[in-house]
Amino acid sequence: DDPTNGTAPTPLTNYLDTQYFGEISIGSPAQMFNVVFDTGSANLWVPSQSCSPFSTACFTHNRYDGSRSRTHIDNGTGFSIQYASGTVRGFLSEDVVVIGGIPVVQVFAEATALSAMPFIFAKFDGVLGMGYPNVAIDGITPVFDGIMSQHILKEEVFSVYYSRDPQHSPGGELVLGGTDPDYYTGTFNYVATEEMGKWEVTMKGVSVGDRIMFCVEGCTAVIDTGSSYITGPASSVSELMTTIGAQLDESGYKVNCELVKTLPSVTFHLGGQEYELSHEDYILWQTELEGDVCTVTFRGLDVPPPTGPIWILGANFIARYYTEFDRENNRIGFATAV
Ligand SMILES: COCCCC[C@@](O)(c1ccccc1-c1ccccc1)[C@@H]1CCCN(C(=O)[C@H]2C[C@@H](N)[C@@H](O)C2)C1
Repeated sequence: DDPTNGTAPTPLTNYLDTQYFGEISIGSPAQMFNVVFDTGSANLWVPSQSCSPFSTACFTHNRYDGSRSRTHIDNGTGFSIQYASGTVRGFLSEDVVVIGGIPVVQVFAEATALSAMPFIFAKFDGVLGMGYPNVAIDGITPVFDGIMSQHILKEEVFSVYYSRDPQHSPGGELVLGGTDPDYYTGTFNYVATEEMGKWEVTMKGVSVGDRIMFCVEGCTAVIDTGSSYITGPASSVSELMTTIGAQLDESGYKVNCELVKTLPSVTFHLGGQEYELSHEDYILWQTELEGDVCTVTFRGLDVPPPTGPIWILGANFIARYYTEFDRENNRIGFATAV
């Protein structure tokens, strides 16, 4: 019988509130990798032993060596995935992946070329997509679908807790098969996923203070565990930043740390609920040598139609609202994180 009653927790590391990742193993004997569990994509890739020595980003991370795994199965099909920023190229392999103690025979990509930007800044090795199968490149069955087909989970859901300060331990937790009451209070409010096969919902508006300023006619919100920030259409975010008196510099929007406590809340209307983020939730306060730097964790990002225009609610939103991704009922649940 299953000691974890059909749920499988994986502790996550929180790097500076901007990168959250957890450990999986691939192969026999186990080769360990840190991966981002990303609801915005649906493929698994890790750096390959055969990556080119010129790919710095590959060389500075853990690499999978198929020749050292007795359960490795050759595939060799070419693979390439394009992110909003950064490209990963390689080839497919198959092996036993263990996530939260659950083994699953999985087709994944061995990355032989990783764009230096942004992967040289990655504290993790690879990405494990938690998206729906129809988002998966090459029609590869995603890891979570492989686990669901084993019928060992109490519920066909997974939940994500992201801590809000890097010193907190654990930095977060992914639970396969259920939720972890240690990390939320109150009840869940659910929103149906808008388009079958994507972790996105209809949003009914974005308010600053008590004024609905954006998405007034309704828009799409992607709930994305693989995004550090909240992104919105560039024009909307620019107007929002002007309203709160933030300036854009080369590394994002900044505000004067003295003014942070006077900043208005930003509220996202999802389902029948209003999800408020206060300045504590959306300002990243970093104490540097030359003084404190206060970064607004919003970014402008114009996603072209038909996908866009969209808002992407990332780690800073999830850190405030514990999130359950429900594949059984095609819905997303939010509860107040502790
Ligand atoms: C919460 O932890 C998030 C992990 C960090 C994500 C990220 O901040 C990052 C930082 C440093 C190095 C690499 C990557 C990174 C890059 C690509 C994939 C995964 C991680 C990404 C930076 C670029 C924009 N962005 C996405 O498009 C992301 C959006 C998401 N859906 C992915 O598909 C790509 C987030």
